[in-house]
Amino acid sequence: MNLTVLGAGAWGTAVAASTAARHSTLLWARDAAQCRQMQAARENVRYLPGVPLPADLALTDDLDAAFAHARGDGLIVLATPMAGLREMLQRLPADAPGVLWLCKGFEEGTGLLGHEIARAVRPGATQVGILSGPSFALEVARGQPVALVVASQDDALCRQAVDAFHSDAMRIYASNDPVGVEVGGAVKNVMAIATGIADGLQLGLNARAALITRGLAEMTRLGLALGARVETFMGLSGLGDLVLTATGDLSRNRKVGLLLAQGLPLPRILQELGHVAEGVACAATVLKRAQASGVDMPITEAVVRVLEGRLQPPQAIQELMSRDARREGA
Ligand SMILES: NC(=O)C1=CN([C@@H]2O[C@H](COP(=O)(O)OP(=O)(O)OC[C@H]3O[C@@H](n4cnc5c(N)ncnc54)[C@H](O)[C@@H]3O)[C@@H](O)[C@H]2O)C=CC1
Ligand SMILES: O=C(CO)COP(=O)(O)O
Repeated sequence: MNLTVLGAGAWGTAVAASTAARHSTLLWARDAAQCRQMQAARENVRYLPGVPLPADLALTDDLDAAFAHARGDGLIVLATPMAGLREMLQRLPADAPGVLWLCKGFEEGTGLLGHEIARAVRPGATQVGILSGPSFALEVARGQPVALVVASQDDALCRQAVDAFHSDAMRIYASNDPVGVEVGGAVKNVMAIATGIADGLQLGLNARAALITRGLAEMTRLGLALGARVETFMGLSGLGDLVLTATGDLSRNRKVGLLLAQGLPLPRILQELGHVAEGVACAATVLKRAQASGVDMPITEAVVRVLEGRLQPPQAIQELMSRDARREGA
């Protein structure tokens, strides 16, 4: 199968590297200079340093050539941050084959999830879906084991994703609950910021477990309000990705929380990070969508106020701890 991966950040590069030995894979970088650098060094020095690119991975900065590579029965993988998803969907040719996106979040401004953007931009297109789950780019690029979930209403697309990605190092599970998979992927980033803050303040392992568990409850409440199925939140894109991102020090969102706890200003944190942190981009949007659906998300609300500089990290924890007692599950 011919695979085209659009977006040469850490994750797009890792995913493209993981399929290159089995499928003809072309990775598109929007920045011509970065593309030349990767071709010369056979390494993505800017976004995934220290990992040699497989010899059979092809690189281009020509978008038409990237589309042509997947024409027919290929697969296009959109690997930009959420902020770039709409534009990439708009640029797809009318005869695009199956399309999967990898970004995790709600779109700023519209508050839409990926599948909702796809429905708006390409009405009637059925061969669309998301590939998500607990997966740090560096580990995937090194060929370490990982399990992911592909979610789409289109069973044929799910089968094609399994054909494309399932391998000795990567297990692919299929789901027909894109709402649940996308809500999990978006909200876990906000919870990773919260857990980073708690760990940065050295509040202990009990506090960390409490945040993860109550974060899962928030994520599930929002997902159910938006039409997801409860069991999806017990799966790879829910609990799985929440645990990974909230506890794994490779997470950029967790790192944001750790540095906020140290008192660093957000602009400086983002500058030092050098990568996208989707939880920062979408926390306020998650909260707005929750409020519009009548869903209570106190941890998300605390994260939003800290990110906006309206609350200091220690006060955020204090406020969460001083909430009234309630029944678990409520
Ligand atoms: N890095 C990881 O371990 C994983 C990342 N993801 C998700 O994949 C998405 C991409 O993440 P990374 O590759 O890690 O980010 P990154 O920060 O490493 O790279 C972002 C890439 O997107 C490009 N880009 C930035 N803004 C853009 C825009 N508006 N339009 C088009 N291109 C744009 C940049 O030039 C860069 O090539 C995010 O939504 C992230 O949550 C999902 C799973 C794992
Ligand atoms: O989505 C991810 C792991 O599944 C990556 O998380 P970060 O964006 O926080 O690094």
